[in-house]
Amino acid sequence: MSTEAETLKRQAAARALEYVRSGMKLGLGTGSTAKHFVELLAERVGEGLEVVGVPTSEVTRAQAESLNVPLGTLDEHPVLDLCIDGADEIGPDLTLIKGGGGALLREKIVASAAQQMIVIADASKKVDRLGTFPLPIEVVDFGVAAIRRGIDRAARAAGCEGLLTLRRRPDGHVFVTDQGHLILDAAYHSITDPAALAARLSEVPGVVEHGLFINLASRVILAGAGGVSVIDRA
Ligand SMILES: O=C(CO)[C@H](O)[C@H](O)COP(=O)(O)O
Repeated sequence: MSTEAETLKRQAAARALEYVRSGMKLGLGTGSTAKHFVELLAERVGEGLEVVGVPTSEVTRAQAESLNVPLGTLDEHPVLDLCIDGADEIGPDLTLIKGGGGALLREKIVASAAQQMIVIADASKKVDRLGTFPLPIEVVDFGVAAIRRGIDRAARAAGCEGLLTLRRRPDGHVFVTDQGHLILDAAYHSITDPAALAARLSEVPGVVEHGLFINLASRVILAGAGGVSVIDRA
């Protein structure tokens, strides 16, 4: 990723900090943009801001711990004030594709527990239609061939078709999520009805969660060449 893109992500993260108040319980997202947010949040904590973070992945937990951001669990804080996270694609109505970093399950649980979810991203993430980014689908490690067939059937019923690729780590080993599951990345290219696809996928036995986030993000902060813009869900 270019330095320019990193600068944009940091700008979006910095703007999100303006919505953080002392005393808040915060969901902390996962990914390179969320990483900038946690760094900036840690600076503010060092200056006296009092927050409790609930991380959406072990990677974010390790980062936040190393920067002395106070952390808690969702069991201790089942209602969060705000969740700040990145996204892989941001479509109309602020419907998202998430899970490029493999944390979609915890990200969705944490976002659902928050009174507000703010998405931070560089402007390239905004799309007119979701699906260019392969949709991550988290599945259990049992009967994956059968689960694939179930996903294919469900997707076809929602007007989508595409190759499912088992996610691997850069070293070639199968990618295993923090919850011990696998991820199938679905190359649907064009998702015309995200709500229909989400509903169908949720019915497939063995599918734990999918990366379509619908009605969760209430605000998106986008940083682009022309500056930072804030988009609220209608
Ligand atoms: O969903 C995610 C992780 O599971 C990330 O939010 C998403 O992949 C965006 O990451 P980045 O900020 O690195 O582009």
